[in-house]
Order: sequence, then structure tokens, then C-alpha cells
Amino acid sequence: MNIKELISEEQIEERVKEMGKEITDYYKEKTDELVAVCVLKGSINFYSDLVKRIDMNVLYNFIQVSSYSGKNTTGRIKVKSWVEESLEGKHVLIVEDVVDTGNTLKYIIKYLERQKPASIEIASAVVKNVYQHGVNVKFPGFDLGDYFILGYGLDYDQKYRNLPYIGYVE
Ligand SMILES: O=P(O)(O)OC[C@H]1O[C@H](OP(=O)(O)OP(=O)(O)O)[C@H](O)[C@@H]1O
Ligand SMILES: Nc1nc2[nH]cnc2c(=O)[nH]1
Repeated sequence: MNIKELISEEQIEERVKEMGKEITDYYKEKTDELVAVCVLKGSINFYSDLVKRIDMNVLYNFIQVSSYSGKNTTGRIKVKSWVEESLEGKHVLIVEDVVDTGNTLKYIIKYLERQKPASIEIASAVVKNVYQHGVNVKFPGFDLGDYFILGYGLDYDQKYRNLPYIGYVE
């Protein structure tokens, strides 16, 4: 497979730093504590980098869902594990690696809303088809066109997640 680099490690690092500041500025008037929900598996690298750049107390939480097989969405969200602690009254930031059709996020938001958090916002390393999915990503990292991307946590059939940059298959 021929993989082309699209966003370098340095560009990611720079943008994640900025996003951490944007998130800190947004929340600092509202709360001194944030629950960051990592959407496994793809968000693991972004999550780990981003939380270090948020200058307030960040509580960790994890949810695992998946719907992609190869390059295509199956349209069915499989839930593999749920968040553990109660989110009632908490400010929640969902941390995603990529928002594409928005199906995964719509599902997760519905699930988290049942727990009555004070607020739910989204940070995503990459946003694709930004006007199509109807999900408001308050903190987008990179806005890309219709590439199928991999690396920096993102997979192609579970492989290539550990590439330090974001690439696409030529
Ligand atoms: O906006 P959507 O079209 O729903 O696509 C986005 C979702 O697809 C990927 O997850 P995937 O199902 O591949 O699971 P993974 O994170 O374990 O790789 C990605 O991590 C997002 O969660
Ligand atoms: N790996 C990967 N997963 C996705 N899920 C939705 N879009 C993408 C993508 O471009 N790459």
C-alpha cells in the first residue's frame, strides 16, 4: 500500500497545542474541572496529547464504539464498552480522532445525554464533510476533504494506527 503524508507530526503537535489553549479559554469561566471522554480506539493518540495541553483538572473517561470495516462504514455502531463514572452535572468534552458521517458521534451524544451532564462539546483531530453530518464540532483540528486517512491512531483494518503522522492511501 502506498501511504502519502498529509499532516506532519510537527503540524499535529502545533495544532494540538493551540486546541488545548482554545479549550482551556472556553471552559475556564465555566468550571475548574472537565471530563474528557476518549472514543476508542482511534482517539487514543490525540486524546493523550490533547489532555496534556488543557490547563485545568481533566478527569479521564473512555468509551469504545466501532462501525468501520476497511474504508467503509457499516452503518451499525457496535458498542464495546461504556463510560464508567456518572457524568451528571459535569462538563463533558468528547474527544474524537475523525468525524466523517457523524453517525458515531450522534450515537454517543444520545447515550451521554441520558446521564444529564451540564454540557457536552466535541473536539476532533480531523473533521471531514463538515457541512454534511449535522454535528457541531466546537473544537475542530484539521478540516479535510474526502480522504480516507490513517495514522495518529486511525487505522486501515486495524493497522497503521502507530504512524506518527496523518496520511492517506494513494
Ligand atoms: O463520523 P463517522 O462516519 O461515524 O466516523 C467516525 C468514526 O469512525 C472511526 O471509528 P471506527 O468505527 O473505525 O473505530 P476505531 O476508532 O476503533 O477505529 C473514528 O474513530 C470515529 O469514531
Ligand atoms: N481510519 C479512518 N477511519 C475513519 N472513520 C471515518 N472516516 C475515517 C477515515 O478517514 N479513516
